[in-house]
Amino acid sequence: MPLSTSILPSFPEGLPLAPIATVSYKQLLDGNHNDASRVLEAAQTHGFFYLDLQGAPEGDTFLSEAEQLYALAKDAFASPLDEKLQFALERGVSLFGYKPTGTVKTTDRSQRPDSTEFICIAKDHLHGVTPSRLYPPPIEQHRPLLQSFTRHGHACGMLILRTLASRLGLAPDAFTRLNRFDQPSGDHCRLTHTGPHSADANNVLGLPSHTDFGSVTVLFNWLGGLQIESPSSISSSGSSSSSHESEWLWVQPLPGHAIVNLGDAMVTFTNGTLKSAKHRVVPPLGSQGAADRYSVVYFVRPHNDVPMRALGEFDRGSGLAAAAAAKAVAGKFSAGLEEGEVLTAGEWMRRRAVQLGN
Ligand SMILES: O=C(O)CCC(=O)C(=O)O
Ligand SMILES: [Fe+2]
Repeated sequence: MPLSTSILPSFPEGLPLAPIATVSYKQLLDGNHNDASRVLEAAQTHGFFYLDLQGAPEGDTFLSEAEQLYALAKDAFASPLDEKLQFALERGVSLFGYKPTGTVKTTDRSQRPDSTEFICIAKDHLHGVTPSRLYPPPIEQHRPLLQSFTRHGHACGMLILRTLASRLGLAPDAFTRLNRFDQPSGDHCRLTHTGPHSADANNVLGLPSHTDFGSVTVLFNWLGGLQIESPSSISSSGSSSSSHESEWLWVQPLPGHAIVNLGDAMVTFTNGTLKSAKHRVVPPLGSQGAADRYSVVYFVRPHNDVPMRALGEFDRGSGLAAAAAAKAVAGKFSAGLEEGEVLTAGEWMRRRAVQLGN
């Protein structure tokens, strides 16, 4: 039985939910046009959708691996802090390893620090694309599970990217060729843990609001807390208005489903035609607030030597709002760059990781 219906407190009723679409992995594999269209529509509106993984063998396996990683996360985060810190990631040097709470850049008005710890495990380290670092013992003991999960995560991302390319009238490999599994990249599996929040719920955020910076994120979570910014609270210039607070909508975890969103790289490749939505994690409400929250994520990122610029097909722009969105993303990376200078994906990811602290 899936975790969420067996041992975890249920998602509270009456919260404003994000009206995001559901797409079937099996239908995408079978080439169903309706599901493919929903992926494109989601990528242009909310930037998020549910992916129903049930009913396709690869999807079912991926799902079961995510649940096994939930158990692994529980085990790995249970170690004392000083042991976990022996495997800490080195900000600005490597994105991979253990990140303690309180190190992510604060972005909300009240500047609440993050209360989430991560273990980020590189696809390259698991698959011998580059030499590995040492990870905490529970991770090292489960390399085969992580190898399989990262293969499935990447394959899932490639299915989404092929679907988007074909719905946009591009060559089927227009995006997948920028995200190769066998090339060094920032792809990784992230395990996250946020402790029970009940006592200090007003003083911390699980994760401050952010956009992901790669191509595709495939997320599994089991408790509430994830919120996305409502498209109606974003001005036509593509950025959140500074004159009012954003409206945040809850994403309720659904058994059997992953939550998929696009990152900033896809905004850049498509000149703003596709969207990377802002999201954050707040303390879960109701009885869920007293539980430990874990999530399991696969981040697909362009491989390191990909130039971070719009594909030729999008050179001539795609409307004002799209151009503004692309410019907003470019602004996050532009410090110290010459006019027209293009970063490689490796440098792009490094800059963003330094800025955000993860
Ligand atoms: O834990 C979650 O639900 C979201 C995590 C997330 O947004 C991230 O790790 O970038
Ligand atoms: Fe995220």
